Amino acid sequence: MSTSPPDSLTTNNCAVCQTPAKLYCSACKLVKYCGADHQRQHWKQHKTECRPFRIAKDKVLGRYLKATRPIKAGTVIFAEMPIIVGPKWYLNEREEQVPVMPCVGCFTPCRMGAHHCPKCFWPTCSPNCGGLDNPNLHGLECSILMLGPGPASSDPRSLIDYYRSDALVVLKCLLLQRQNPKKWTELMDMQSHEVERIGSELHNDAEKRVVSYLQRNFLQRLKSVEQKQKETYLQEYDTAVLHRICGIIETNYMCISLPSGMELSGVYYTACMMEHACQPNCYFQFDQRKGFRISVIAGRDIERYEHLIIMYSNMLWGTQMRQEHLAMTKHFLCKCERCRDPTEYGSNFSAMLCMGDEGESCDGIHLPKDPLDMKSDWACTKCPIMISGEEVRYLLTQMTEEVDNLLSRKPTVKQLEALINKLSKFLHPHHYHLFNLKHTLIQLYGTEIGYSLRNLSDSLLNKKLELCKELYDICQKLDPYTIRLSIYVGIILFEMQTVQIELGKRLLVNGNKTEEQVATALDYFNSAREKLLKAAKILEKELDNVAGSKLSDAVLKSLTELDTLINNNS
Ligand SMILES: C[S@@+](CC[C@H](N)C(=O)[O-])C[C@H]1O[C@@H](n2cnc3c(N)ncnc32)[C@H](O)[C@@H]1O
Repeated sequence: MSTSPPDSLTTNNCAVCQTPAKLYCSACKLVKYCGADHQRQHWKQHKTECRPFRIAKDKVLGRYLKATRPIKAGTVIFAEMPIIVGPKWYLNEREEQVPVMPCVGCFTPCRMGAHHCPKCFWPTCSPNCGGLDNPNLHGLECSILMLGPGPASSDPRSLIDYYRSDALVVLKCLLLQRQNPKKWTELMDMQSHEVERIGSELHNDAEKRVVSYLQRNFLQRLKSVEQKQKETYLQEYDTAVLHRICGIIETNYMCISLPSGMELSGVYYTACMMEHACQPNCYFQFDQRKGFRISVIAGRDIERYEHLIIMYSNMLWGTQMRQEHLAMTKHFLCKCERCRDPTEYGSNFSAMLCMGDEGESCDGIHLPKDPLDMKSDWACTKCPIMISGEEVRYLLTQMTEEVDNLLSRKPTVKQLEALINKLSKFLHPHHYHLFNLKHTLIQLYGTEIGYSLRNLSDSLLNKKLELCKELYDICQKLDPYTIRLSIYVGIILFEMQTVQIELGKRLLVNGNKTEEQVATALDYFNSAREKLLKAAKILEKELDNVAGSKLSDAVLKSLTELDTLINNNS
């Protein structure tokens, strides 16, 4: 127990006898006691609530979580149930075009028009889906959806236009005021940035996509029913509250990837208080079987007083892209160590090559003079040449389009090599565009027809190995504890070991192999084994999603095959 005053305590009274108390639980600093006796007496109850962090507040960050004691890597810091879980908040272009959505009862992917809820006719996996009457699932919104006019026709476009699964998550939030007032109060207490959003692109998009859609199809009809029956079903459902909910979701939602490939959006009261930095110290997992309970886990050892940090953006974007994304969706300027460092922890992830003066190259690289200023000039590290922020932005926009275009349509080895060669004239070899392209290329060397491992020349095999090492080093710089890049690093390690096994096998094909050749082959195999063990460990935290569990299966299968190979040659 401690007597120094913590920053925030919920009450000043002893948790047992309610008399004024000065001592508090030194672990969580959230509960006070009049003395040691009452603390001991309270421990049986308090130990389940005693968390190694507290909620703190700051002018810039707003609320955030701060460790109250050291936390070991791998510790589950806390777990909590969601305020709401619903369909994905942002559908991508492809998802906008296909008549498939998560079943309103259980979130299994289902085709619109195949099966429907017998009451509201919204798409389900089957008319008997167990989630239809569950008040935490479809039971929440079914009676409101019943008021809707239904799709204009049964053609796919009309179905897609009417069954807006992304708007459903807002309706679910709205209905909490009736179904679960405690959760509604928690939701309304969350950061919404509603004022900053007014007039923004996201606000206009939410108006079209969600607010006017819900008003037009369901909420105006609800008003008529309420007026007719002289009864209030919902207290608040005007445009302002709908926009506020959109802001709360936008600012706080977490992406939940299901093994089926479906993505959902979840909002959690405490977990969503965690602040952002571009090198986080925590990660989280969701348990679908337990109602999408979230567990927040320490990704590395965390010291007392350190903030608990997650990452809201993409670790494999350059600083400008991350900054733009955070400013637009979360309304803040990230000033973390990575964002302030023009080299991004020495990775040169955004660096451009200096083109020199009149074609005369100086071997220098261009980095932003002030990475926190989007308009900053980019200076060369070796010569006095500068490029304006506008020029860099123009070049990168063109390149982003080209890279995204290629990667979205299953590129071939030849296409990837060609684009890498082209962009390498302008970008540092570790630039995020080249990282992305090379990461795809290492997976095709060894699998594409004509590029099977056995057919790769020694030089291509070694090129693949060098690329893997280069990408691994970049990941180590950006994410030294592999908190966010587990799948990327898992793939790199997996691809590396395929090369090492192949190199080892090539030494063994010769009928008259020497002892030295066998020993070298075994060195390759053992090194490959280390990579697989490392990958298996890293992927343990990704088993709740499709990509992670598939990759983990492949790693474990290779490990078994490799052990046989090693045994046969030892
Ligand atoms: C998911 S909420 C976090 C909880 C929020 N601070 C609150 O008080 O409810 C995200 C918001 O927190 C603030 N925030 C989070 N990380 C930040 C950071 N590194 N710098 C500045 N603001 C940050 C921003 O306002 C952001 O939109």
